[in-house]
Amino acid sequence: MSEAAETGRIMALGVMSGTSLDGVDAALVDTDGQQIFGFGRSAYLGYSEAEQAALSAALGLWPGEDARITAAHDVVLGAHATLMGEFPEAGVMGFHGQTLAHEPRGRGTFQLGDGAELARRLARPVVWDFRSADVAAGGEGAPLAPFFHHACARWCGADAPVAFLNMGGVGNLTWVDPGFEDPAADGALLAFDTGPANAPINDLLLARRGAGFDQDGALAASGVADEGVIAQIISHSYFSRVPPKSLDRNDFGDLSSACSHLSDADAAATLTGLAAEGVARGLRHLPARPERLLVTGGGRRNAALMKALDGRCGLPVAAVEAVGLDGDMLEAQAFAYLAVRVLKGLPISAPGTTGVPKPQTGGRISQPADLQSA
Ligand SMILES: Nc1ncnc2c1ncn2[C@@H]1O[C@H](COP(=O)(O)OP(=O)(O)OP(=O)(O)O)[C@@H](O)[C@H]1O
Ligand SMILES: CC(=O)N[C@H]1[C@@H]2OC[C@@H](O2)[C@@H](O)[C@@H]1O[C@H](C)C(=O)O
Repeated sequence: MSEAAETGRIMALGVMSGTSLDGVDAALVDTDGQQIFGFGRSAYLGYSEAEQAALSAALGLWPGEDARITAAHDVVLGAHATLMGEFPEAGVMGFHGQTLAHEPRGRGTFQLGDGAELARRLARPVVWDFRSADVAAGGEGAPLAPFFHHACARWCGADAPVAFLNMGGVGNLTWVDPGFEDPAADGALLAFDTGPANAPINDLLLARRGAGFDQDGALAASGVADEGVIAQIISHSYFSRVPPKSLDRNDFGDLSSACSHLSDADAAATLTGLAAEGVARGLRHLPARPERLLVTGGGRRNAALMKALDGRCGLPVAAVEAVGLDGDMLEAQAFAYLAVRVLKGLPISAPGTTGVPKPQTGGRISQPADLQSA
């Protein structure tokens, strides 16, 4: 028997299509669902403009509501099948899908993408539908990366609490006490969505400049944030609400319209400042002030956003590369790690991460034969 089989180690693939709608990330992690033994290769497949438009048109829709869902599903399945097909060495594939709607206290949470179909096409076990069980049990269904952040903190040898900040379309913050061996233990983690991050900046750039995003934060850096606009948006009760808590991409509506009186540069600076101010407010909810913020996600490449975080949070801010992690792939890696936890029946969320009443298992496992034998 191989060492991997004896120890329960699996080379798992995680695949994530985030709220920015820019493309799909895929990354391999060598793990037993508890410890990280190493990281494997990764890949990215960007959506074309037409594909992004199809996904965007389906945002906010629920299953079965509209033909736009079918069009978006074709995009999601096509891109994922192509990218996942590049990883034949994966023992299991964790497939997040594309979140179209998220309303944990209402209609639930909807990640588009049929994992059973992908298992059949790729001839690999696919773990998917990670969020539904948590929501059904009374949790927020998000964020789910925190259990992986806990493993990352231990992997990089942290001996004091650390905070991971993901600046994707939406922001999310995880406070980790690496002294706990079990991420599901009371006090090991506190996590929540901080507020809008890149999504409104992207929406603004698209509307005003026809560009996908504010490259390196250059436009924001040339403007001045309107503190009145930021104060007005940040007065929303979401920011003072005690976590856990989560957001849908467009929960704050069209934020670029709040900046309609501002120049392109000042509007970009304002939405960038807002993303950072949401994080600053979020820090007030943490059990203790972390030593520094380790930033992951595309937003860490936005120099204006990093500067705004530095200025508004009063903490040293560094990209996760500072501790040897890959900030482009952390979320994809998270779903590789979580897929192995699902296979092993281990919890993937806890009261401190989603507000679920007790540590919660989740995810659906589809074997390649499931559809063939049906
Ligand atoms: N060089 C850069 N300069 C400025 N912004 C950037 C840069 N690179 C990426 N970004 C921003 O990061 C976004 C992508 O981030 P990421 O891939 O982390 O988001 P996501 O995973 O889709 O979102 P979420 O984490 O909310 O699901 C882009 O849409 C863009 O706004
Ligand atoms: C419902 C949903 O898809 N939420 C995403 C989104 O993007 C960032 C933030 O909002 C986070 O809560 C979550 O993604 C990451 C991967 C998570 O679950 O940890």
